[in-house]
Amino acid sequence: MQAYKIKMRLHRNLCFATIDGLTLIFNEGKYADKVIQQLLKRDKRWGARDRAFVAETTYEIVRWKRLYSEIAEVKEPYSREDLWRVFAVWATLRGIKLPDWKYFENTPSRKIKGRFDELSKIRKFKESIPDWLDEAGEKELGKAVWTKEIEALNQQADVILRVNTLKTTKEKLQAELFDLEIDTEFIKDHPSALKLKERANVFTTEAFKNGHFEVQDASSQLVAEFLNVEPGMRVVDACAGAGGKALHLASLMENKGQIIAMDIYDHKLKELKRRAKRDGAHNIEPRHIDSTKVIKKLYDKADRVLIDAPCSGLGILRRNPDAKWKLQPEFIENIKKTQQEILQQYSRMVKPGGQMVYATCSILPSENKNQVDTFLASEMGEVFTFVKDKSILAHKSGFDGFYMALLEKKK
Ligand SMILES: C[S@@+](CC[C@H](N)C(=O)[O-])C[C@H]1O[C@@H](n2cnc3c(N)ncnc32)[C@H](O)[C@@H]1O
Repeated sequence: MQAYKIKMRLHRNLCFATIDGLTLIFNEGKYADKVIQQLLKRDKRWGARDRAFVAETTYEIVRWKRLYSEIAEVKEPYSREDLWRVFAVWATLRGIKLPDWKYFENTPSRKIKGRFDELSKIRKFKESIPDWLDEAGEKELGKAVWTKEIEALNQQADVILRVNTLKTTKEKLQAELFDLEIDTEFIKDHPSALKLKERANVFTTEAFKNGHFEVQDASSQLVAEFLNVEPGMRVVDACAGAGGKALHLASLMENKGQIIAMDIYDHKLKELKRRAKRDGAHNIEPRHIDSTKVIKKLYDKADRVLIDAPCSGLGILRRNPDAKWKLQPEFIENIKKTQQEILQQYSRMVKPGGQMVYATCSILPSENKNQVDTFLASEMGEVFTFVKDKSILAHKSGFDGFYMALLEKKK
């Protein structure tokens, strides 16, 4: 977190919207992305800059909640007055001139900067994270790596697109977006990725509506590729959710073969169906896991199985900063049990000679390599061999933190 100067005038109704949003997120436990979506519908006259101000300021204050609250000397549950004080800290550290509104009367600008310098010497304040997370991160990754990693996870993420090769090419999409004044660049070793040089709302473009791309982080784009799929194969995406990876698999398989996309939540699969239609992905078959029968029916039947496991999501904090406050250590302990159960059960769908990828968007070894090691040492894991894995850290890659391991079932 850097204090830097920018020229910006604060507009009253935009600041009000931000404070309203923060009240819902901090005091009522609402999800930041949902709250922001609602806020942006508030005033039809708002232009792109106004909307960007509300969205980005809300996310920034959510990201730096602990640091700003310490500086402002306020505690939860926040009163409206407290939130204005937090807002004043945000504005002061950004070098924004505070208007003479009553909410900003007696804002101690010098003291704010002094407190910022002082608190920045202590990692859990500087990086604005709960004590337990700071301890867990250091314990798992070691002091030097965790210090760099949490700093990287607090940066705003770039917008990355995955070109849908079922409908277009990377070069054509780049040209299509360039015509709309959206400038992009290729990313080395990420064959389907385009990175936006400046943030823009890509969801309103015809290219998006026509399914020419999906928004998907560069690290996430490596997962489907790790599975070595080929057109014509039978592939199970066992934790498909709304289908980010399943849609990528369909592209890599050129719409040939079968992708069985499963999840325990049917509403996510419905969203997947909608996206598949837009993307022209015809070989995805959603299957709701409503009993263990759904899995058992596929024992020894799949050429490839993807387990994109539920996880802490610590690798994607950049785009989901309120997870810092919503996540609890007990949740991580429970999700680790689920991860191992899923590995034990779903690996049975791989046919002899077939392959499986276990992936998470976590940076914690206990959710990643340790899970794979535990699996390989178990009775079920005996029939698998470890082929390779990849741990992606945000401070090294510049993209989300991810893990993926490729295992092969013996013939
Ligand atoms: C990391 S997310 C998947 C993201 C998705 N693959 C994508 O690329 O967009 C993990 C998914 O696992 C699902 N899940 C949780 N427990 C599960 C279980 N026991 N079996 C199958 N899916 C499960 C969650 O609903 C969630 O959608």
